[in-house]
Amino acid sequence: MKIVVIGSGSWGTALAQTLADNNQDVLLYGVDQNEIENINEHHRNEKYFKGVDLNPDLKATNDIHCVKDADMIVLAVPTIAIEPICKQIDPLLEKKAIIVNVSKGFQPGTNERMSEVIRRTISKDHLSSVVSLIGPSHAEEVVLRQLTSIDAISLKEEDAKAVQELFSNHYMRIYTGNDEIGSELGAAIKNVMAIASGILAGLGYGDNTRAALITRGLQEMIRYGTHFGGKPQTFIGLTGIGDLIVTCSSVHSRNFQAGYQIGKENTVENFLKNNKKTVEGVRTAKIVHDVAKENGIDMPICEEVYQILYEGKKPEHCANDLMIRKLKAEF
Ligand SMILES: NC(=O)C1=CN([C@@H]2O[C@H](COP(=O)(O)OP(=O)(O)OC[C@H]3O[C@@H](n4cnc5c(N)ncnc54)[C@H](OP(=O)(O)O)[C@@H]3O)[C@@H](O)[C@H]2O)C=CC1
Ligand SMILES: O=C(CO)COP(=O)(O)O
Repeated sequence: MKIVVIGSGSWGTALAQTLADNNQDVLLYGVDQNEIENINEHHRNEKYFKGVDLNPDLKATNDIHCVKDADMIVLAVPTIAIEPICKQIDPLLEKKAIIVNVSKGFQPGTNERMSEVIRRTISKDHLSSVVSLIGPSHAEEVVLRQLTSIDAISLKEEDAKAVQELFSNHYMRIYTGNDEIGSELGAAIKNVMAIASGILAGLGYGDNTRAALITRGLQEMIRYGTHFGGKPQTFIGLTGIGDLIVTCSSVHSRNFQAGYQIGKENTVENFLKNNKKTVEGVRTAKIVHDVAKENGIDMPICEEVYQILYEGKKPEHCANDLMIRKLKAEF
């Protein structure tokens, strides 16, 4: 199988290295010439992984035509770049490929999930199926070959199995599944919860607060996800509680880091002015807020994150407002 990974950022590099570790025929495509040279000549991606030696078999290119005869294309770019990338590669493809989505979020404007964007933009003649490879996985740990388990989710079982076989090894264990809606919604919404978790940590709250946030955040993910057809069971799996735990409690998480800064400064102002990192939860918070309102889904934590990010509400007031809501039964 010829595999191309598009996006030489943190996740694309880590995933491409996993495939290189598995002796697969993999090529990493990126737009930054310095990054490509860094990988090809020094086996490093210093911008994302300072001092980490990559597998020397990993090769990179900035020629997008490399996708033309690929059997599998992994899209490792932020959600905002998925539609333009698909439109760029579709005319270049000469045969059907499995398109692997690893992004977590929604399409701005249409609110589509990433699998839906890919199916809309890649013509039927070029698409075997979409597989979402998602779950609890910080690139910083995968690149160091720390033990990691994630899901290959697809409506086409044989393609999910193909992805499972290609990526699995002694440090990466892939499970398969077919609940595309529940998995993609869980993996997207957990980024909003990670921002909330960071905010609470920045405000000075500790372990009790984080446990409450994760537990009640999961309830919101289940409420939202099942409303749109996701299976309840999916949310106690790797793309639900698994991804929620890893991002809400890790210093690697850019969503958590963003929240931490906002909580520490008790304002969103500096973060919005200066942030250059991929923090998917910011756009997701607005989409989830708007869609939940339209559909009458109760999402109190997401609502407060939206208020902080988009309405300038003070983080300390949000934490307080969540606590003094009308008391009720847990379930
Ligand atoms: N990092 C992680 O641990 C994980 C990330 N994810 C998800 O993966 C997705 C990608 O994130 P991640 O790799 O972390 O982000 P990064 O910011 O680390 O890297 C994104 C990469 O995409 C490139 N890129 C952006 N737009 C384009 C484009 N139009 N064409 C080609 N390349 C482009 C960027 O290039 P440049 O910088 O030159 O603009 C950069 O190299 C996100 O949705 C994230 O939620 C999922 C699981 C784990
Ligand atoms: O999705 C991730 C880990 O599973 C990465 O999280 P961040 O985007 O917050 O860094």
